[in-house]
Amino acid sequence: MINQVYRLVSPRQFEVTYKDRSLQSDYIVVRPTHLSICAADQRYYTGTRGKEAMAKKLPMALIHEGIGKVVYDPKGEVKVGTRVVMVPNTPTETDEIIAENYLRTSKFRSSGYDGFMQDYVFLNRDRIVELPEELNPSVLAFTELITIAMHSIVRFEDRAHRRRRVFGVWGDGNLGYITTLILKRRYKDSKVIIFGKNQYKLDHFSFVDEAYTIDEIPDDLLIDHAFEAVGGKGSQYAIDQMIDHLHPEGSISLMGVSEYPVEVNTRMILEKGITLIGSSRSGRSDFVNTVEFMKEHPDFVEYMGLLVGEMQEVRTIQDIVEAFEKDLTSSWGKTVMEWKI
Ligand SMILES: NC(=O)C1=CN([C@@H]2O[C@H](COP(=O)(O)OP(=O)(O)OC[C@H]3O[C@@H](n4cnc5c(N)ncnc54)[C@H](OP(=O)(O)O)[C@@H]3O)[C@@H](O)[C@H]2O)C=CC1
Ligand SMILES: O=C(CO)[C@H](O)[C@H](O)COP(=O)(O)O
Ligand SMILES: [Zn+2]
Repeated sequence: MINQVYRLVSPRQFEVTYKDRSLQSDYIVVRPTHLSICAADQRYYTGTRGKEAMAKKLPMALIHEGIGKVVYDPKGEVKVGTRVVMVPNTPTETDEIIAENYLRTSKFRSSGYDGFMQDYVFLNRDRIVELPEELNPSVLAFTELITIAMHSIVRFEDRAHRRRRVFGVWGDGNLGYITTLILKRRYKDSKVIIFGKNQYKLDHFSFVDEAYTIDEIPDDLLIDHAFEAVGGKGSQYAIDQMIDHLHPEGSISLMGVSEYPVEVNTRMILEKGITLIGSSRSGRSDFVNTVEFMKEHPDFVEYMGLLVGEMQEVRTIQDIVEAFEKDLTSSWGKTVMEWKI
């Protein structure tokens, strides 16, 4: 069959390519229904990802957050029409210590390999996770972003000390919202504090114990562990504040991506004995955990509904451009594309 793949060829420019795909293979075929735009896709779309990476990775289909319906399973094990979330990381080996998303041989969609902006996505059997029918598809579209927070929290649980009385999350955007809500649900007796730049964004965090704009943090406020969900140059300022407000031997979980290296006050990290935990992307087990978590906490999915910012029906390449442009000017939440192309 001929599959149409919608690739970014240069900043703000998409082109369709036609790929001949055989159904005589082991791949499960998924028709995407709802796709969501990540900050990483925007760095490629706008060309801010850096000249070298742009030259190396384009042309490439963007998008690594998405759900769809199974249209073909060569083994007939998954029913046609089953709603699934697609796992963008594709490992080519296994390792008993290193997780699939940290193996240098793994391929990650929309970062050097074609993402989900295609008519049909061909996936290995273990790269789909079945979703409950009753949950809001616009929220499910960004399940992958929820797995990022979930993965980071799982790593934190393995690596940080066990006193978990007060958590601080920096970043009043999508990832900050998701991380604070998961922490609130997982640690019912702990205090969760959000630190952000904008009061109007902080107003969305109705479920937290405390919220501060970053220029109004009380000097004597102390936390046990911090999560960074800022990225860019802002993460430098956030990490500085985390170091100031952490109790000794606390941890900092880093999630925000910065295009350029940021300065870190290593002297105070040493003096306070702080553990830095970096975390990037996610793997199948994070998707399974996240789907289970959403089934167990229907109110979590309801709160996630507040993160659905723009919705864009996509039938043409121009609609894709509109979705990305809308996303750039949107001040809150995720942009979801209803994939009808
Ligand atoms: N590790 C991983 O695998 C992944 C990482 N990411 C990365 O996480 C980061 C956040 O993503 P996302 O939530 O979608 O982006 P958002 O832009 O929605 O969130 C970032 C938020 O942080 C706010 N901010 C800026 N500076 C500070 C500061 N010093 N302290 C507190 N808040 C601050 C921003 O405000 P304002 O807009 O006003 O500047 C914005 O509201 C990005 O870098 C993204 O690439 C995303 C997915 C996966
Ligand atoms: O968003 C992400 C995962 O959800 C990662 O930040 C993204 O994969 C980073 O990739 P790149 O190196 O291409 O910017
Ligand atoms: Zn992403």
